[in-house]
Amino acid sequence: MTVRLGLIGTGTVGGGCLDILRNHKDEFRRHYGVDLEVVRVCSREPEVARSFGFADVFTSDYREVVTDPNVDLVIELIGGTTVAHDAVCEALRNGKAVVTANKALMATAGEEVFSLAEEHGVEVAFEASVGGGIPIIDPLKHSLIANRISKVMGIVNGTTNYMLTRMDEEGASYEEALADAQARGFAEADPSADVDGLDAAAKIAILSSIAFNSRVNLSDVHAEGIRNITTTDLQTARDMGYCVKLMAIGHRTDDGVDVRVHPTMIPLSHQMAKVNGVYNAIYVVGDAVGETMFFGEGAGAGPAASAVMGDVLEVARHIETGVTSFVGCTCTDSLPIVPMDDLETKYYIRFPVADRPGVLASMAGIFADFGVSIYSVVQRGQKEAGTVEVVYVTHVARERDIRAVVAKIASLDDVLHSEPSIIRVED
Ligand SMILES: NC(=O)C1=CN([C@@H]2O[C@H](COP(=O)(O)OP(=O)(O)OC[C@H]3O[C@@H](n4cnc5c(N)ncnc54)[C@H](OP(=O)(O)O)[C@@H]3O)[C@@H](O)[C@H]2O)C=CC1
Ligand SMILES: N[C@@H](CC=O)C(=O)O
Repeated sequence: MTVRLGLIGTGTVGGGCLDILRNHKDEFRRHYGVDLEVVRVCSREPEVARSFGFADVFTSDYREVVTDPNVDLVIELIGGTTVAHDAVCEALRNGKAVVTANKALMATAGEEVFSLAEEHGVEVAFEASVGGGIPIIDPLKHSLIANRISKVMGIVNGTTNYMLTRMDEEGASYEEALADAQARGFAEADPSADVDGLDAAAKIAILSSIAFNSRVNLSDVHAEGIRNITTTDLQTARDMGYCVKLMAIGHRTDDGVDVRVHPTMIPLSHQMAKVNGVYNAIYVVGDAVGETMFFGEGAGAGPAASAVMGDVLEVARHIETGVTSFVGCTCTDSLPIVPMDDLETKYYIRFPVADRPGVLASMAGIFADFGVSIYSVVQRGQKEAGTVEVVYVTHVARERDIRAVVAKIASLDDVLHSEPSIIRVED
């Protein structure tokens, strides 16, 4: 039996999938007994489809794919939550299995997608939505299911990890590092999703939902990105024995689920400090298994297409054999989301200020007013004539107090930027 595929989206990941199919189709048949045939290809432009020999089955209208009676399995690789949402939902309503790499969709409409799949008796698989080529969703849904998971956290955005590594190791500018990540196919169509932490937030929402059996949506995740991080921060952190990573953290506490994304200073000796470039790493703690770590390339055509095609083969095998190991929605509990304001940790805060007498004393007074105790103050060289960068590292403090301190200091006339860089410190 042949499983007939409808591919929607032939960009970085879609192109990677066509490449894998071209290279390994015969092996899929030989090794796994799965015969895959591409019967529809959709994109806005036909060039990629044409270059892979699919000009005759090309369409620019996704509806022609999701309503085609000859399509058994739809692969959605458009991205976003508008057209992709309609394509996925219509495919499921039409009784077609779906494989997607779309974290934005799964973190905002996961519940709807799962209930449609269940209603219509078809599978939906989304391994590529988190960690690029790293298998993490399947292990959480199968191999680790016997555990009560207490923590799932890591570096889950390849673009920002690549940018921070280039800025740190080569002194590349933020703009240069971002342009390079885009050219390599790591970034989202709108890279603000990457640099503002929303891509990582969607991924940790998906991981937390599965790990804690409780629905976490994108809007539940406190997300901060790397826009305010400069080479000064990276160098200052390094001088203190730390590096800066955009960490995504999901933590089951006595109060519920603490789930957040923000730049984080971690000691250079920490395992996560060695995860550089486009690599991602995800650390999972379970009561039986203990600590586990998953590592690999988190973005790019090959790694993402590897995860997509792994799903395609697995789902196709189920379609062929009628035997399925499909685990649908597992969000059976409703744990509360712990407010970000309740976080207690150490903070690194950098303010660019006018280099005038009395400024530092005023700032120190504000920290004291809110009961935030300062561990160290560092002044970095003059950025421009008459200005200085002041870096505070605090002892453990509460997020709500830090927010109050930052707002008050930002309102001082001598403080030159209303959005200082704030980095949580993990020891
Ligand atoms: N890039 C990566 O490293 C990874 C990406 N992902 C996810 O995979 C998905 C795809 O990402 P990626 O391949 O990078 O994205 P690209 O922007 O490279 O590709 C998107 C594709 O979708 C097509 N498309 C967009 N809108 C429409 C539409 N309305 N109708 C038909 N086709 C449309 C585009 O067509 P055209 O080119 O003609 O405009 C293009 O072929 C996203 O969900 C992303 O988050 C997941 C893991 C890694
Ligand atoms: N833009 C994403 C792509 C993979 O999910 C990233 O950089 O990680």
